[in-house]
Amino acid sequence: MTVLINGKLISQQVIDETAKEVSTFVEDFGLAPGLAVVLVGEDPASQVYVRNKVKRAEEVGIRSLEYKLPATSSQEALDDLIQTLNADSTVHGILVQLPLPDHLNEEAVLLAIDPAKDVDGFHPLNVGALACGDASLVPCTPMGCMIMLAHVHPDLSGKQAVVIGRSNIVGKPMAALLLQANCTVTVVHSRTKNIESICSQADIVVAAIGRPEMVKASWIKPGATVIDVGINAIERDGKRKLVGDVDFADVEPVASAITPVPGGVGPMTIACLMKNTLQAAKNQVLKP
Ligand SMILES: NC(=O)C1=CN([C@@H]2O[C@H](COP(=O)(O)OP(=O)(O)OC[C@H]3O[C@@H](n4cnc5c(N)ncnc54)[C@H](OP(=O)(O)O)[C@@H]3O)[C@@H](O)[C@H]2O)C=CC1
Ligand SMILES: Nc1nc(=O)c2c([nH]1)NC[C@@H]1CN(c3ccc(C(=O)N[C@@H](CCC(=O)O)C(=O)O)cc3)C=[N+]21
Ligand SMILES: [Mg+2]
Repeated sequence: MTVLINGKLISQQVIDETAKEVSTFVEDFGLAPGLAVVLVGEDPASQVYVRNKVKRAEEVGIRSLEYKLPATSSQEALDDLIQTLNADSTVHGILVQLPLPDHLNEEAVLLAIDPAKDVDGFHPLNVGALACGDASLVPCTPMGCMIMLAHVHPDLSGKQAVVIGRSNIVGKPMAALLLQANCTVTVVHSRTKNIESICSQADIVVAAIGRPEMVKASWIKPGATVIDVGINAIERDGKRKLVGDVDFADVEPVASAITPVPGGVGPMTIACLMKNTLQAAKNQVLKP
């Protein structure tokens, strides 16, 4: 029997825990943690995520502010907004929804965010801290994957883990966290040769590719754990559908545990964003 790692359920546990801690924070400090979400342009997928974030924030007692800038916004307008948010002591977390429109410089924007408010963990200072193993703000998606993994592997030590994808948002920080948990980590990507045979030796496969249903049963060692980060909108039988980077129907019988899409990593990402916002607020109130 394959275990379905239920992201909806586990994320609700994280949300409930965070909500409790938020109310303690409010009692102790007399203000709610504040999260600012910045969305540039009208990308429909981004709008869905932003809506979910705002909804969840309300649920845990985090004050959320939504900033929508037109797709044609200048770098200066975005920088100005970030400086204003950096200076606002009631804003503890800042998230700029990625990707940005092409004319904007993503790197410059991430550098402009106060590292103490960087709830995505994308600022170079926080990336460095993660690499050193002492990060306070860990990227939300990899953190969510680790929480899910802990449910099926209380001890990850010595496991062979393969991460498919090497983006700054998912693949690289995921590999860093698995390494910190004493896994033997291999990262594969678009230039990797024999990707299937490398994956098929892994105890744990994390797929963060952005290719609908690319990972097949033949890639997976019988009994392995599969974490599917992919979120791909496809059309099947004339209907719009959300699928992962893993061919779920094919892989599920082979794996010992697997995350579904939707209802897997996605909700965990949002729950971890709430956790990070609380963490950032604590850090700022305790050592401003
Ligand atoms: N559930 C959630 O909360 C989140 C989900 N996502 C989803 O996760 C997926 C990955 O996102 P992200 O990391 O941002 O994507 P990127 O496009 O930034 O990175 C994709 C990675 O996959 C690699 N890759 C692409 N094609 C292949 C291939 N054919 N074979 C092997 N490797 C390949 C790329 O290699 P190379 O570096 O060589 O180009 C790259 O490293 C997407 O579906 C995205 O929507 C993302 C963030 C959060
Ligand atoms: N600065 C930044 N930080 C991010 O964390 C970030 C980002 N930019 N850009 C885009 C990606 C993607 N991402 C998701 C978050 C939640 C779901 C999610 O809630 N998914 C639900 C359902 C989604 C739906 O119904 O469409 C699920 O999988 O069950 C998915 C994807 C965060 N990202
Ligand atoms: Mg750009």
